[in-house]
Amino acid sequence: QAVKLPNVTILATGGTIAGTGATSTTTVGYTAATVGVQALIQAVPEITKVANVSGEQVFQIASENMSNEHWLTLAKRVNVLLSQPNVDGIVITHGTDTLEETAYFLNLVVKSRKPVVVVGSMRPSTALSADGPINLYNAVQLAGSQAAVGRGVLVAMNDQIHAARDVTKSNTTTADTFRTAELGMVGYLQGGKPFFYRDVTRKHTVETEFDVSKLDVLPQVDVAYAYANVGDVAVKALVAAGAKGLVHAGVGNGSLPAKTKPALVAAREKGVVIVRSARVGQGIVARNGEANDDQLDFVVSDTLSPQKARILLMLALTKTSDTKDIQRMFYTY
Ligand SMILES: NC(=O)C[C@H](N)C(=O)O
Repeated sequence: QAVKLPNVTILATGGTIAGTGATSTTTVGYTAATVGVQALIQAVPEITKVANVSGEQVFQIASENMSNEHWLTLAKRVNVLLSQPNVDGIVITHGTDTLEETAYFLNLVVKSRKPVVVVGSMRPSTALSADGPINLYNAVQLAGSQAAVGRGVLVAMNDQIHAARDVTKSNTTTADTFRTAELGMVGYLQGGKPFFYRDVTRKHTVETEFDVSKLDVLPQVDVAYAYANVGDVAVKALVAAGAKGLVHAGVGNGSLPAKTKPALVAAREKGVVIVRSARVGQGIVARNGEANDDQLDFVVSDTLSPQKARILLMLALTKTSDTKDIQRMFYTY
């Protein structure tokens, strides 16, 4: 008796996985986002043996150009597709530079338990040992698997499975760049099969309070980065440019340099929501640790990186501007 294959839709957005270089040894200085979704699928005929695959070209961009508007378009398409009984899972091909951000955004706004897998590559399709084909094969297997149901948005790269909330790109160019350093990846892909070992305990997808179905824009939220000798120029400029929320990528445990703090306090007094995060990359930013958040009416990012804190703050601001409620969200998602 023939086995029924899962139906997996591949949504292509560009990136290096769709990139081409001049020669087989061109691994930098290639052009991202040139190969179309049908060509991506045809390059991996093996996937048609493990899933009924269909492809849609949603965008064709390098992921450094990903925008809030792209995210809203993509999320709406994912939700429409997943509401159809004939779609079992979705793979999104994506550039790696902002892949973790798109994955976390979708993790908060996809309203389905069906698998959503984000995948990219570090070498263009024309390179020796291009990693795109095996990554795509693994991603399709994962998106079609029962084991991936209900786990939130997953990232499949380099034979590893990572949860969207905690994964980050950690190396500029190597194939093993995606890491969930201290908290740990959730599983492996081996022989085309997923093996899971852990779950993220933070809420995602169907358990979140966010709904983007009627949104065309997201509130403006920006990141101000801290370093020795930093002043208040960036914070003031971002507020003047209309930011409704600001993520401060502080040093250490989210510390606020004395020359920056007054501008953040003034921004909060004007109604801008301030989230204290850390540029460190690991660990919890302690509430009332390096700053008196209760008194300043600031929010802390918990363990979210500044770029992911920006995403949660944007979505939070679509629901409320109450900082207590926003702090609750940062401890929930
Ligand atoms: N490896 C990559 O995909 C990098 C590329 N700049 C992108 O993010 O689209």
